[in-house]
Amino acid sequence: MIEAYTVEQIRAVEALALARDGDATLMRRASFAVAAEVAERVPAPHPGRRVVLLVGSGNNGGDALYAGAFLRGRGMAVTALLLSPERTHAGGRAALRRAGGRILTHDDPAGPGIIARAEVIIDGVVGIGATPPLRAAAAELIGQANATDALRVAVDLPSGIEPDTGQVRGTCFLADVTVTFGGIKVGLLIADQQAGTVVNVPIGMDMTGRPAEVIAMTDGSLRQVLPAPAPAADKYSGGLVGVVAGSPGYPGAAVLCVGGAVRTRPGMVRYAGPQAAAVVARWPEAVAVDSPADAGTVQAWVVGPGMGTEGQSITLLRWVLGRDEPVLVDADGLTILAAMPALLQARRRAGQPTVLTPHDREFSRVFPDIELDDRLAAVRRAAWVSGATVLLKGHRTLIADPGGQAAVNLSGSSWLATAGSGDVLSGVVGSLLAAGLPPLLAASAGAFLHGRAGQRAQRAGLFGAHALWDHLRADPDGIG
Ligand SMILES: NC(=O)C1=CN([C@@H]2O[C@H](COP(=O)(O)OP(=O)(O)OC[C@H]3O[C@@H](n4cnc5c(N)ncnc54)[C@H](O)[C@@H]3O)[C@@H](O)[C@H]2O)[C@@H](O)CC1
Ligand SMILES: Nc1ncnc2c1ncn2[C@@H]1O[C@H](COP(=O)(O)OP(=O)(O)O)[C@@H](O)[C@H]1O
Ligand SMILES: [K+]
Repeated sequence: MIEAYTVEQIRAVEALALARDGDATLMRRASFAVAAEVAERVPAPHPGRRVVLLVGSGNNGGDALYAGAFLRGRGMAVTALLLSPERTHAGGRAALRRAGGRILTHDDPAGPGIIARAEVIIDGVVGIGATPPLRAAAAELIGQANATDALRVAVDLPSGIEPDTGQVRGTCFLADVTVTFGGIKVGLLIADQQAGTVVNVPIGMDMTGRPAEVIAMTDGSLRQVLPAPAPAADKYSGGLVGVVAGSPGYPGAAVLCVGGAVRTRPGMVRYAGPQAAAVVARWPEAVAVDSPADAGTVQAWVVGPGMGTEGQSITLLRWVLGRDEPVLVDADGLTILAAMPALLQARRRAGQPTVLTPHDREFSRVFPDIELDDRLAAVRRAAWVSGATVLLKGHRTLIADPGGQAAVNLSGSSWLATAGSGDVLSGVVGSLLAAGLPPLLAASAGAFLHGRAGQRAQRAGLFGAHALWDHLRADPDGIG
């Protein structure tokens, strides 16, 4: 599991490390790690390689200057552009000067040409002391840096992202790699397009025992959380999931959703709705009936994909939401819920677990008072006010539960932005709920599996949500 922290948490642990090891030692470790990352990525020979440092007024700039001094020691040609010459880290500046680096101010007329010819650009404008958006001079330099083909390396964080939320307001350094210190900041997981590859270097800070602000699944952690079928398993012990989806207008949603569930876990899928014939034609292993009341026992329900939003659909949703088992509500089910919030409140009062899986538009329908500009805060708030676990779909799917735990999904690709892929996801997550995973884990593991399936389908050159079925690999050997 990847764990990410807030600036406040990082600062608390940093204070302990500072008290023990001292400022200079920590900064030496941090800047050495940046230099080592650059040296590893820049093809040999190193002497003469053109490195530019963008240096802000805090310790982040100090890190960049010391890293520049190390690289100068390998013979690289290092130029620092200082944003606030009078407030630049004095030790770092002296170290770079001693090493033979060139030091200019940000408005030096030679600056744009130097940036344009750089082979490596190191962003030391701001780190965890950032209050975005970037000031004009910093934004100007970073805009120039982003327009080059140089290797772009961010120190601690790409300047321009908000460290605790990943929000990007205005210009942001577009890093190929971010070397971060002590622990991964939440914003780095969310603003992945700006952060590039994230390399975490402990530099003597120990986050052990600190509760993560946000977690993220990895292939390894997924292997650990997926319940393996026991040798004595039978079709009932793997978890039975009930699917209420599809309508005469949307038969495909039922087939896609059942497919997601069938391909995620062994056990049994019980479909209940008007598309029983279509479902069984594609998934003969599913048991299909016309009404959920006839479906028999299940351990979790999925309700909503393509079910319609009027008449009989409302009755069906109401019936499912009255059940004690965990219920995942998606798509049309969410649209109905937006008009009938009391249904959700009743489940909350009864202590019945619910998972909601909206995309942005559905989210705004169900939670019209919650702005989506800070997506992490939005999904947390939605979970808090609804009492449900909320999975907010998107490029970076975010998940929060009512207890305050949050997760971000790191798998997937924009290949998944195709009609019906959300229907498959709801089947996947429903299947994991039925297998007994708690809602936050079921949603996180399901989003991760779905994302990996999308990546595999993309590699295979297959388009269409149904292609995900063949790439869903929830068996321990198939993960990764
Ligand atoms: N405390 C320490 O000893 C260590 C600090 N480290 C580095 O120090 C960083 C934190 O240093 P600081 O607390 O000095 O903070 P930063 O250097 O991250 O940022 C603060 C400075 O940036 C300026 N700034 C803030 N918002 C800005 C904006 N929107 N546009 C332009 N300038 C802006 C502020 O005026 C301030 O001078 C970490 O991210 C890390 O890189 C590491 O060297 C490890 C050890
Ligand atoms: N740009 C993207 N990058 C990664 N994943 C994406 C992107 N756009 C959409 N997705 C994923 O694709 C799925 C789309 O779901 P949804 O919008 O509900 O589709 P539908 O309603 O057609 O089934 C979600 O899992 C979402 O996270
Ligand atoms: K930075």
